[in-house]
Amino acid sequence: MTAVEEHATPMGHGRMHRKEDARFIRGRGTYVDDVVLPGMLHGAVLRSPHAHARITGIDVSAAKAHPKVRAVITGQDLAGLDLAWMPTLSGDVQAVLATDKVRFQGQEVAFVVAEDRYSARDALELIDVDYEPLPPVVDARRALEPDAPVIRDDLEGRTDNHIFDWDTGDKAATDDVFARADVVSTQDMLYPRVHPAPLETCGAVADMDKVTGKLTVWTTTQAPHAHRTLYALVAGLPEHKIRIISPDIGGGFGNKVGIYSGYVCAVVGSTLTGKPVKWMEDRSENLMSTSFARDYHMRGEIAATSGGKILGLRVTVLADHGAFNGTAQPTKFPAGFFGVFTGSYDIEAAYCSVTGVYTNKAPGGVAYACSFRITEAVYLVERLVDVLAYDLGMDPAELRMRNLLLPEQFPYRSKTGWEYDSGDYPATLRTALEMAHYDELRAEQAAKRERGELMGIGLAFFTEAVGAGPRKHMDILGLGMADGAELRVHPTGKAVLRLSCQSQGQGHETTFAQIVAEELGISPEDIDVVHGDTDQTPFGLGTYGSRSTPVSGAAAAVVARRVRERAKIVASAMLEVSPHDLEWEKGRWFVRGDREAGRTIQEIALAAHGDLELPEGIEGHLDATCVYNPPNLTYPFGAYVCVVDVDADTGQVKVRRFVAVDDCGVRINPMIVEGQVHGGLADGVGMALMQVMPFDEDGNHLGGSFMDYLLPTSMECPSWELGQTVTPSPHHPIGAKGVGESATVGSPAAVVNAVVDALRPLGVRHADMPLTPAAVWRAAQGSPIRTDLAIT
Ligand code: PCD
Ligand SMILES: [Cu+]
Repeated sequence: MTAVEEHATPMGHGRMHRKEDARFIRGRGTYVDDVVLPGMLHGAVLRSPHAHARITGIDVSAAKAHPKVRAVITGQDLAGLDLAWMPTLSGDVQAVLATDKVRFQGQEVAFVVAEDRYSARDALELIDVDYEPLPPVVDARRALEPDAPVIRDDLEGRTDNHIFDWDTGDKAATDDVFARADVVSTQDMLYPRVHPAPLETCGAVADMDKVTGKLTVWTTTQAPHAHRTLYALVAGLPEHKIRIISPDIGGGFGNKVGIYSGYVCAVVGSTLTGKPVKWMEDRSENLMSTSFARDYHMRGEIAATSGGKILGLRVTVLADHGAFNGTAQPTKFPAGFFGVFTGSYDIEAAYCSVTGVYTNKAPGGVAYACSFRITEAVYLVERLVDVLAYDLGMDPAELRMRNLLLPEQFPYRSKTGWEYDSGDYPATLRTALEMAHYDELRAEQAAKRERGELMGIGLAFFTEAVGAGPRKHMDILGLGMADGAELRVHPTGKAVLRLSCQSQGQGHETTFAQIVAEELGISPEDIDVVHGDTDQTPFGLGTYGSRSTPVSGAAAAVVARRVRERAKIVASAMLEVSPHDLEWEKGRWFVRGDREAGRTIQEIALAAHGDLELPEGIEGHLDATCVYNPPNLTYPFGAYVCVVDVDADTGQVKVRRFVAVDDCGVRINPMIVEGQVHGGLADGVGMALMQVMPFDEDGNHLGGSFMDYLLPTSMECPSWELGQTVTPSPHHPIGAKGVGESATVGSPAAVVNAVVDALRPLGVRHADMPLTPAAVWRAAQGSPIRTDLAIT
């Protein structure tokens, strides 16, 4: 491709530089912390030093006496306003500011509003809280022991730490398959507690205008409309008296789906003081208290014939949800979409049960680059397949190839009830193996093993289910998961597309303009995408679970097609022919059989706003709206191959190569898709090799900075080798599937499988993440490998 082509603007789908980058690379983005309002005050949160303690008294008098302090808010103050507790995304309640007890280290206890950020922080030190420490529950496995302290004694009648039991699949059929299997491989594994860790932390600027009675909140949210409705419910205000603005967002990764105490406190602070209040958390606050992801203790069993045909899967999970069940997921799915744990394989039966428990840790359970627990599901099955390969003495690529679903099985109904829309899995795996030169890699590995060198090759094949709704099955707190879109074409033929979703770096301003461009033949440069402001956009559930392309993207295509149909009628009036005689080519309607007689979309737009006499029943203007309720999820998939070298003396793992073949159906902007995959692969290396949110026995959080909680950099990442196959989604208007989370979902298993494969000569069959040098070194010394940081 020449430089000119690379930079040309496609009239629709294709590689195109991101429209938003013009401001980002000049440092001209506007993030929440860039919002400065006249008279704005600053809030700071006092946090609990204890993981579990009763509050016996709070004295705020010294803080209130600080000359720059305007207000100090405690849980008791909020209780007076009936705001001490707020609903969580999983139908639990969560303390906004603690009243009775603190239930995790870092929990919000008081909120100070002062004239500047420094004074607010200084005044926190002046607050005197009397705590009566209680024994904490740190390990999920201890949470259900009869003598475990009851964390949620605020809930009436609660006598233990049990949250829910959920199961899926056919237990009897699965037991039957296991009874007649030649081989059963069992493995316990932990998906450690990790954190989305976006570079921008969470925050809000709340402005309650006493005159108009309107509340405006600039806030880090991935779901502006859902937040507005929640505030409306909690505060008893009508939605139109609340405006949520989500400006530029510095990464979300699920961390910005929920509502945090600091946001609510900023709103209360503004209401009390009559001034705008900004609250912006720092890095430690973000890592300690604002969400987490995973924390699944899993036992997997896989049944197979001795010839390597997988028959069934049986799984039990203990899910650590922290002190409040704030997990973000559709209401009917307490374990998210973990039900897709049967993965990409043609099996006879499957069953899983999940038990959720409270512990004295931060709440959250966000879908960090994961469509609601799919990352855990994919990791589980891909590790199990490798364990089975180990036990059978079979090549993991061959074992996968023998069991993958075949193209003719689609649409495929899984044994746990999911309908996979489309795929050609063997072709994708074959592409990845060819790109990796798999056979040569195995030969190289054999030679290295002769010399005592540790080289590993790891595979993962994943299927995701992304793009929630349909609203019949999926809602969040009763709000159906459908998305609105509005498209207006101006008289000059330029257009504005209004969306309910909100990008956090994914490039929606570019790709959504491209979707409309493809349908209407208006240049993406001439289409402005408006999102992230509830006053300016239609209702919809927001951006997470890779749902923007599957849902809002479909809505954008549908509104554009509606506009195209209106344009057809206008064109028929202009050309004085019947609409039935018109044919569309990108950008214009013309008379069938007479290419010259036609009108461009721009000419039509002008006419639609002009004095042209329009046919009966057609109003002027060129615009349309739609609400898109997806008929099904989309099922992107991919095959990954990772090559590592392990230094037996230091335990250091070097990811030498990574081949990723992704199939997300039709790619709107291949350059953006590749960027999404790059980011997710780095995430995977991070989780596999270095990340865990550790706690000590007292519930002290040990990962409160980027010195402790490590982010992968380019130094730890190889030059990614990307490939693709394209299997369009049959039910999506443009055949696209989501891709934003694919690589984060698929890559940890590939990396771990590679490291375990490298350690195979030492008899290692499984190892839990993160595979830090210390953990790997111990394994290389012959001690059983265990996660050195997570409590196990
Ligand atoms: N086929 C296709 C697909 C897709 N695409 C593109 O790509 C992107 C993405 O998409 P999606 O898949 O649809 O997704 P969304 O929804 O948009 O987004 C979301 C995601 O996204 C991802 N990625 C990213 N990136 C960035 N930069 N940042 C961020 O933050 C982030 N995050 C992450 C996450 S995590 Mo969750 O929230 O956890 O649930 S979910 C998520 C966009 O732009 C679109 O358009 C294309 O082109 N094509
Ligand atoms: Cu958006």
